[in-house]
Amino acid sequence: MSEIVRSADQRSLARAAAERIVAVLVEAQRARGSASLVLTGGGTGVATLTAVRDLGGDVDWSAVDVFYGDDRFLPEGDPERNHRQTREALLDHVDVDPARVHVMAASDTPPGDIVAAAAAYHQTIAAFAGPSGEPTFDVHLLGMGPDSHVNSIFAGTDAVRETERLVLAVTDSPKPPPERITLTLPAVRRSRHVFLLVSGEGKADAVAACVGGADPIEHPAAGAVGLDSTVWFLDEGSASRL
Ligand SMILES: O=C(O)[C@H](O)[C@@H](O)[C@H](O)[C@H](O)COP(=O)(O)O
Repeated sequence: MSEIVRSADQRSLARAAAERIVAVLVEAQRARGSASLVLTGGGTGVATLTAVRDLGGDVDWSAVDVFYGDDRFLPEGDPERNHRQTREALLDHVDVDPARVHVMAASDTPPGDIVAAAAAYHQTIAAFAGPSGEPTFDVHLLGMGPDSHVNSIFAGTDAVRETERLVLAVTDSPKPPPERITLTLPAVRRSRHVFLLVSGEGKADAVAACVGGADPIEHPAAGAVGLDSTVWFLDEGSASRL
């Protein structure tokens, strides 16, 4: 069952989500000594990370494993890279252990080939998850497009139909750039908590469809479900069709 948290605007949405993210990370570290966080791209995700930076004083950032839900297969440092945007919003401002920030390969870093880069990231997750596999992540953040895409999982594609593999190379993204590496829905569903961060009137129809139980093949965000919780952080615009 999804939980919906409505805020007035993107700024207050980001703060509400940041408070919950910090609470999950602090609780995970109290219970298990470490925490794991999957980052997302997009303006709402970045605004949320900026709020986490301001609120996250109780998190031991050196004991957080950071992963990416997707990244664009572009040269390292490209402003369109989620890694670049999330460093500027959060990672460069807290004492994360660089060895525990698990970056998806850029197009100009080893291995240089997108399929090999996706396979390498799968190995990274498999090594982190251990033999049992679930749960793997404490909290997975997800921005969502007006087409209900999350990560780089788009409606009607091979990526949204994937039921086994955790990481895929996407070479046909309908949203530029065409080449991306993405976690799949089976990977998302290995998270204790899935937090969808969705703002703006343009997302309202997609939100209503996904919250209303749409088929994930046509609305991928509908398949983004956490093991313990799934929370939609919305503003008045994105919640306006509920
Ligand atoms: O890879 C991408 O194309 C973007 O990351 C995209 O998936 C973004 O996360 C959503 O469109 C939400 O973006 P906003 O939060 O800016 O609406």
